[in-house]
Amino acid sequence: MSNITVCARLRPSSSKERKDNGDNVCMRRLDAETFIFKDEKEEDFTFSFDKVFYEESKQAEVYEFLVLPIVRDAVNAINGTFITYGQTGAGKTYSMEGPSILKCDEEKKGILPRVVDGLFEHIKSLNEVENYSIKLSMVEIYMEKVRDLFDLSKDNIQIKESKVQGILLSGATETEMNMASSRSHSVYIFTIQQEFTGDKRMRAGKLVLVDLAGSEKAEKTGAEGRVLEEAKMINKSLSALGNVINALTGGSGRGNHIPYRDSKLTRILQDAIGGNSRTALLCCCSPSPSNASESLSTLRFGGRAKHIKASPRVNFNEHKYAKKHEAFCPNKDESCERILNKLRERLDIEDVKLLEELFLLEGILFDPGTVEEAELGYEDVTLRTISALQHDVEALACSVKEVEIYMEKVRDLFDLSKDNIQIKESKVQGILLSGATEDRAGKLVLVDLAGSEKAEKTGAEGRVLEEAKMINKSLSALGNVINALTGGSGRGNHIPYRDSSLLEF
Ligand SMILES: Nc1ncnc2c1ncn2[C@@H]1O[C@H](COP(=O)(O)OP(=O)(O)OP(=O)(O)O)[C@@H](O)[C@H]1O
Repeated sequence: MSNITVCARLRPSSSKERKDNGDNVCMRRLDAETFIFKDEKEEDFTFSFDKVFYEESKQAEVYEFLVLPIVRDAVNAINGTFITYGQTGAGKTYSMEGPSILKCDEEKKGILPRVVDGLFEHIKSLNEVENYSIKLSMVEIYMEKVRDLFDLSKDNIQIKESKVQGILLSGATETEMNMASSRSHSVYIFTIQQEFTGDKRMRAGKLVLVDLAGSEKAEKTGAEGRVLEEAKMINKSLSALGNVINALTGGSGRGNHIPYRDSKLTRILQDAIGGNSRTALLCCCSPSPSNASESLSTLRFGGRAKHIKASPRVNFNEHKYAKKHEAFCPNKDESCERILNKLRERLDIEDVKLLEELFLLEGILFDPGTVEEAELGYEDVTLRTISALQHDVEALACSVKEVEIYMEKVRDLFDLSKDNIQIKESKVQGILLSGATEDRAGKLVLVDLAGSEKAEKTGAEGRVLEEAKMINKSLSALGNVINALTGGSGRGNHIPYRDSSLLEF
């Protein structure tokens, strides 16, 4: 069992705050973890966190203490979440993005760009990883709607849950690498997948960064109309987050029920807070006495969150990320069912039931209990099939097809029985050698040409003369193509690739 890491960050006073209050602030530093907070009624409260980042603290310190361990975990396939919480203007976005996400100096850059660097750095340091992918989705939750920040036309993304992938944002744009409104929650989801050398096992981790909307009370904003509606909606989802935290810390009195479904925010965070996740919370506060009541409620929120118990585990599920070929094998359920059937013949019914239960628990067998589950199961299989296809296409694009072109026939050197391979052209994959054996390597075609001596000079006869003529024919076709490519053919734009099998390939 491991606790959530909770820190407080007290930003420097703004020029307005300094003008209004001089040097007067509502916190008194005790040490690196503890400070005394003075509320509006001059009452003192002592707050202790895993660490307190005072006004002089650097962005790198926040990243290294709170986020770097989560980055390392995510690379090791343990889900992680980092959340910034606090009232408007408290420093959430400054911590998450830096003064500007687009352009900012190295020292001031925020958590988000540091996470991108950190993920690549860590993954590259793992020798045993052969292939990996890092994908990023960015969404905002505004008025209880999830909007894709990479594609603003997707303004009502559905949240789904899958046994294989956990919480999913259906259709959200993912990119291998916009500005959100401060009245919305911004959510950045990194998905890290790795394939190991040797046994080709796959594992995946998810890292979620959440820059929450301002936590100030709706009635205090003095807002009206739409702005008031926005503030109410933000408060509703933040109080849903509070309730989830309360329930996770055992304070809900509702047994084991954690009310993740009460808001879009908590639903997205379902597999990222508590449970199978490491969580870090940064409570951002203004040091100004004029914001004391909001700062107090932020610090209390952090104090409650400190008690969340999480039990992170590695997403190294033999079902989800087992050996590459198994992971994408849609027949796995069938195989398990066949084994169970055989066991039914030999074991008594209770033992088979226990095994069935074990298979379900381990996610080896899929239980289509409800229509929703069945749909998600179907979606899982579809997604796995799509990934398998993408994987195959990538492998195909990275293949060296070692072939011999003999007497204008293309022969597979890995499988000599394939002695007349057809050359095809696909819009997606370009030129293909239909059915040729593939061996994965680089994206490089090496051609070792046959000898270029003139047929008649070889003094050959019969079949050997035929061979020499054919070689000369394909070599002179190669010469013509080179000639045409360099503009010397006099036949306009036509490049005579089809004049020989060598060139078609
Ligand atoms: N640690 C810091 N050091 C220097 N400036 C800071 C720091 N934290 C915040 N600021 C500045 O304070 C101002 C408000 O910060 P920021 O925009 O991050 O607030 P926020 O909590 O994200 O507000 P909102 O909820 O409206 O998005 C910005 O001008 C920011 O540059």
